[in-house]
Amino acid sequence: MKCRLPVSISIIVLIPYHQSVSPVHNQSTRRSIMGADPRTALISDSIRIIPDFPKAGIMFQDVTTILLDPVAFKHTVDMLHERYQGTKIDVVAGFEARGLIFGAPLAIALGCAFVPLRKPGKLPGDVLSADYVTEYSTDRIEMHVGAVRQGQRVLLVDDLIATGGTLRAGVELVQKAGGKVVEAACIIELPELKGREKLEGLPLFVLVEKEGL
Ligand SMILES: O=P(O)(O)OC[C@H]1O[C@H](OP(=O)(O)OP(=O)(O)O)[C@H](O)[C@@H]1O
Ligand SMILES: Nc1ncnc2[nH]cnc12
Repeated sequence: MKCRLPVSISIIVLIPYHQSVSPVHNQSTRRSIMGADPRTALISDSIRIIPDFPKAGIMFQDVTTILLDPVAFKHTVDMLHERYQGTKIDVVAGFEARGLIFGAPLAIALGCAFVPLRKPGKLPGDVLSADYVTEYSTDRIEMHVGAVRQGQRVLLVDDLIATGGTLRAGVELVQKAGGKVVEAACIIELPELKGREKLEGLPLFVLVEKEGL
């Protein structure tokens, strides 16, 4: 059964720049939008921010601290599952490295295939590839030939959208394979970097927005 997705909703959870830097977790300096799902507060608070990693000027959003809290990790996967259950998704495709962590349990919950999109030279079979530029690197992403088949409906999953270069390259890969990207889902959006614009109208679902610069 095909169901239409609701209009993409971003739940805005902002952390003031100077208060978001914490050696462990961000404490409750964020402002939640009225009516937002309370789980997003825990998820947002459990993201650690490391300034000047991997380069000076980058406020690195570290999702490994979500994984240290099983409740926050579960909320993250549950909220994505709730968004897509009832939608026809054949494949969840997750980006190396951090999109693999959230994409794989989501695919299990949805009962669909999981396809890893990997950095160059990591996949052993024949690959399709696409080049892209991120906030701090130039890279290539690869997918096994045959992993996505003609006409399949694909959900792209990553931890974060910054410039949108990575997700755009994922769309290119899926299209090369003859699949259709239904939506992209990320835990975090850095809206200042305007990554959404690079997606050219592809729906994007995010759980939290952060100030990234
Ligand atoms: O929207 P963009 O500007 O393309 O940036 C987003 C991408 O950057 C990060 O990955 P990174 O390239 O650091 O790879 P890693 O997860 O392997 O560290 C992040 O996990 C996204 O995949
Ligand atoms: N600020 C950031 N934090 C974590 N991952 C990123 N990928 C691109 N920009 C990033």
